Amino acid sequence: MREQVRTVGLWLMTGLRAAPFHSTALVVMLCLQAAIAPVRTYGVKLIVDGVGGAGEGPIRLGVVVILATFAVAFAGTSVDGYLESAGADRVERWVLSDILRITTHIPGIEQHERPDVADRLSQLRDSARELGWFALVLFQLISTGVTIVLVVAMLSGVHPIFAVLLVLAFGQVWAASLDSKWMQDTMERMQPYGRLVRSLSELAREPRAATELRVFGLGPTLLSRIRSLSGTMYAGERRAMVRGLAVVTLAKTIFRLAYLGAVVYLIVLAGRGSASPGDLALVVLLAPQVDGAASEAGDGVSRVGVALRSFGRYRWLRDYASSHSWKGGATPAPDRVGRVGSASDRLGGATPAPERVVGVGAAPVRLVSGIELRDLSFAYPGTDVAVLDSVSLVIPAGTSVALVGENGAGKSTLVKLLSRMYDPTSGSILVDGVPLSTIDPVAWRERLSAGYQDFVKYEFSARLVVGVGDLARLDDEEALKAALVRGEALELVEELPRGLETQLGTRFSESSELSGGQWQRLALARAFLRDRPLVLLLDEPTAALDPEAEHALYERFAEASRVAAAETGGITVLVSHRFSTVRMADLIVVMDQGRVVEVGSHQALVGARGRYAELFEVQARAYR
Ligand SMILES: Nc1ncnc2c1ncn2[C@@H]1O[C@H](COP(=O)(O)OP(=O)(O)OP(=O)(O)O)[C@@H](O)[C@H]1O
Repeated sequence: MREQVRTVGLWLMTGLRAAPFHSTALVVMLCLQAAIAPVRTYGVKLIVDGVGGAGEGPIRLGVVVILATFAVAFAGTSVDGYLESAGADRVERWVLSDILRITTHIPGIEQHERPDVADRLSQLRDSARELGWFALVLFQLISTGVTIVLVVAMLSGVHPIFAVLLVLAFGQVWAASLDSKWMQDTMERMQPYGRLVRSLSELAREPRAATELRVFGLGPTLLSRIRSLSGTMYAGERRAMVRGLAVVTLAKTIFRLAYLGAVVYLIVLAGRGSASPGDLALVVLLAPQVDGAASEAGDGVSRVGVALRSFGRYRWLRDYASSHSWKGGATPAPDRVGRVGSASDRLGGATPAPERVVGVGAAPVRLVSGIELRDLSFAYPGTDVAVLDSVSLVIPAGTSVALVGENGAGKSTLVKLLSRMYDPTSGSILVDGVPLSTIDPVAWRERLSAGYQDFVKYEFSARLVVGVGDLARLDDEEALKAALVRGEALELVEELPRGLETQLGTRFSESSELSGGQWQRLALARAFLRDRPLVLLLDEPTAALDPEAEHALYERFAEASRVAAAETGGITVLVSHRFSTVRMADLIVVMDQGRVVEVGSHQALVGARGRYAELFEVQARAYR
């Protein structure tokens, strides 16, 4: 119950914060309109009683009452539609941008990698429009409630037996809420099918998949899979719909029969002279209103049920974000200072500084002793497989480290932990002896830079594609040029029609598309833009480059990293399957099934004739 109250609280607060004027005006209009039908009927009763001998007073009052209801109805029809849709638009936009704000401010990436979390997030995004109708749904229900209470109070004045109808009206409402619950449960159960259908449909539209789909002749298979999954989804939904319809129809039938019985009883009373002609007119005119209001209340309750679920998810996301905010930990050490990245509005608006995680330590400005992994184990959330198992390793300040090992050995996972996308399940990462878990993740990431194999192809101008590596240096021509040179991308940018200002990608008519390797060079330049990062993470960042470019890149990079290492004690962590590159690293770490099996320099490891020597020999043989 407490949970429901919190959800309703969030619902009301969101509506009032996102659209205060529209919400309030709509409430007033809906409450006034709720009273129209019963009040107008009462006006008719006054006129009928007046004509029946009660005098002119009731007739005059009846006319005034009826005219007033017409005035309210006219005002309502003129502004209601606008208030509803403008208010809903505002709430929808508010909620969608809040969802984005919350998800991008969660420091870790668990929410992007767990399917159950992804499901909830997509349900929430899909229902943002429903959340937008909050004022309408809630207050329509209130107004229908007002109508029912007024109508039943008037009927009870005629005869107390009509009060029974109130109970039966609740029966209708209960049936509608059951119907809604069954439908919502079914839709939640069908969510994984929906996710699959969406992902397959996107695949069918995705330009990058077009060639492969044709080569393997996958189009018809994809289509039939989408059809069969959609069929399963719709069959489930249809079953829930039929069940709901049956129970709602039953409740409606009971209500209508009871109402009919009550009207017949009143006619009998009128025949005996125990009821006035006005009473009879009142009951006959109110009959459709009671029925309509009870059905409307049923619809309202089911829509409120849907909205409450949606707001429940919204509240869940807010709770999830605060439980994953990594707040708490050590107080900042006085000699450790963090740097706040400056904002830029080149992404289409002022960019706010990242939200600080309060109560945690700032990142160091230089490394003195280095990074130590102490008995570190890790399983991805929602799984119990140890992807990293009791890893202990010391990376001295100023060194370059290469992680090698077979597919699935845990190299990329270790890179994710170093950039604190996740915290270890047990054990710790110490930065100059300070646990990484006590350092503000935002400040820590400002001291990192990274290049990945599956880099993002930002469809921006070339300047921005590189500049997002450090927005503060977006207009620093020298820094951009140096990064382009280190990423082996200067020539490529100079050949673009508008140089750094060229729009890249395929989405715009003026844009230039690049090859995979060219995109990767820009991604590397992006990684090199940040000034003297403490940790540079390179996870197979040259997989799409030709060997000549790769070799030139690493030679230049090794030189630059030696200078940076001397200045800040910076560490470079490189993941690669190419041993010609790996051998340049000061320290090579061989991983196997989540464990570190060998550590040493290239010479030492080749001399030790262990796993590394074996892997190196296999690759070297292939080139002989
Ligand atoms: N998001 C995830 N959720 C659950 N398990 C994951 C996730 N990402 C990776 N894994 C699992 O963790 C293990 C290690 O994966 P990881 O990507 O770290 O290996 P890797 O050594 O980088 O491999 P490769 O050389 O192929 O890139 C694999 O068994 C993989 O299935």
